Amino acid sequence: MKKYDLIVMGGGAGGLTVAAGAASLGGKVALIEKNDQLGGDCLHYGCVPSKTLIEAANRVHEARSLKNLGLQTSGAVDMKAVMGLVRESISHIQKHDDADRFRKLGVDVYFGQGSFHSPHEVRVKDEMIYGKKIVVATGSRPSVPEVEGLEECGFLTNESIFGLRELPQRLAVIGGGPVGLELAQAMSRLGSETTVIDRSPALFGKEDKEVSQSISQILEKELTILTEASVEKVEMRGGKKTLFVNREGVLSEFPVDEILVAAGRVPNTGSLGLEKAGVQTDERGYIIVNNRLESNVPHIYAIGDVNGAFPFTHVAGMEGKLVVQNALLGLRRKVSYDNVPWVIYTSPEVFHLGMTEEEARDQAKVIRVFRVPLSNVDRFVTDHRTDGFVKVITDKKGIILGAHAVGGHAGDFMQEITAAKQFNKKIGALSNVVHPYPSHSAAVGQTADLYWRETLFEGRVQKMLEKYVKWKS
Ligand SMILES: Cc1cc2nc3c(=O)[nH]c(=O)nc-3n(C[C@H](O)[C@H](O)[C@H](O)COP(=O)(O)OP(=O)(O)OC[C@H]3O[C@@H](n4cnc5c(N)ncnc54)[C@H](O)[C@@H]3O)c2cc1C
Ligand SMILES: NC(=O)c1ccc[n+]([C@@H]2O[C@H](COP(=O)([O-])OP(=O)(O)OC[C@H]3O[C@@H](n4cnc5c(N)ncnc54)[C@H](O)[C@@H]3O)[C@@H](O)[C@H]2O)c1
Repeated sequence: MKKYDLIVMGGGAGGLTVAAGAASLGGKVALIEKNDQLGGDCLHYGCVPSKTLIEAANRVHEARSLKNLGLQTSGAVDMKAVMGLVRESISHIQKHDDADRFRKLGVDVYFGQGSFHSPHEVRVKDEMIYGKKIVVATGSRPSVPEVEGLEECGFLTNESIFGLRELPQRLAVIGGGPVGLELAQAMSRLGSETTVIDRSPALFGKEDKEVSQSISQILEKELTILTEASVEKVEMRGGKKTLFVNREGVLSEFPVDEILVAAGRVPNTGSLGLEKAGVQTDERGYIIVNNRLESNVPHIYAIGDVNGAFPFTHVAGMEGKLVVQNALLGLRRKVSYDNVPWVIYTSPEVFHLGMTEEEARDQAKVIRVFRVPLSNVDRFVTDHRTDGFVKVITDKKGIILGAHAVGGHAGDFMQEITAAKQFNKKIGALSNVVHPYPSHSAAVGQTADLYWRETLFEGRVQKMLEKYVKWKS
């Protein structure tokens, strides 16, 4: 039996980070991937294809609005061409995740489903391998709600939508989380008449309330959004997939050409044989880990979507780096999600870092909220894209507790606040950072300026300043 310092189960964002990091440090590493290519969900069915689809859809949307500038555009979108772009993005990035690259780093790559035989032994196909330490990074898959007739009528998920060859004229999206909304808006901009059905009372439930209200209102201009709605059953009627949607006890029919299920995720743990290793999961199947990312069996770690903490690619990567240090170097580093931002790539984008205003009010005695609407920021005015705002929440001394934005490019221009928070800089420090004029990032500078305006020009400090200036002149 081959023996390894580290076995990594799952060749996605998290697993690849661990395999590359551990091999670079000289560890003997095995990487097991169930599919026939490395890269995981993000590359094949998630971030990469969805962002290409979003970009294509935004370009189509822009082109259609050129009539404001006197140009007419016409014609339907060629879905085959759009999906060609999607495939190009995947194959370009796939090169970084090529199995040979990992083999050159010294990693033994096994293709096949891995499952535990004992706490240190993993079976892949007919081979058994031994790992001193084992990292589970097997990700998650779409959760499909039990709805009468859904299976029979057929539906898409993020695993099949990027294989579409034709644009559905009418599309229903079950689930209005990040997956559902990003894809719903993209499909709508490409030309599908799109309805989003979500059972919760409001969309963007994890966002700051003001953010969720603002972005929901913006999206409602492009999409039909039904909240507190549930799909009771689906039937084929006159060649259409007809959804029966219950809203406050009233049943309405929605005939569509396609259904996208985006109703959350379930972890890929069912076929791992975790019971043979004694690894515990929660009631939803996620592997329970401590803050060093160890499961209840200390030499077995779980990172990425499979531990259910923060299902994002950048978090899987961050956790992967930490696990390399803990598993291979014997450190006892603890994971912290305090400075982890996320971005929802709707148009406009939504940026989230740290506490929402509501969370901050619950936890801190005194908070300060600094808010700048994008209509006050010259670059957004010149772009004619003034929808949205920046909001920074601090404690009374200006220590950043949370930062949020709705706006074009928010995922990029807000990132300097992540850096400030990570390096323990107060909001006021960002006021001293010079922002080029006219840039989108000036929105951050202007929000930080509010801190000094309030601090210097309100109350006791202002009176002292006035006295000082009188005395000097
Ligand atoms: C449509 C969509 C868009 C998204 N967009 C973003 C985004 O813009 N930004 C962002 O940060 N996140 C995004 N995400 C989330 C992101 O894709 C995941 O958080 C990320 O892929 C998690 O990485 P992972 O390594 O945990 O799992 P994965 O990347 O899914 O990798 C897990 C791997 O394990 C393999 N595997 C499973 N079982 C076994 C087994 N028994 N043996 C061996 N291998 C196995 C799988 O085949 C897979 O390759 C998106 C997700 C979706 C669905
Ligand atoms: N830009 C990004 O970083 C990005 C993009 C996409 C996904 N992701 C990650 O993937 C994760 C999963 O996203 P998701 O959107 O699949 O899941 P989610 O859990 O965030 O949202 C699922 C939505 O579906 C609704 N829902 C569930 N069952 C339903 C039903 N039977 N009928 C109607 N509505 C139902 C829920 O109320 C919820 O609003 C996210 O938490 C995020 O971390 C990130």
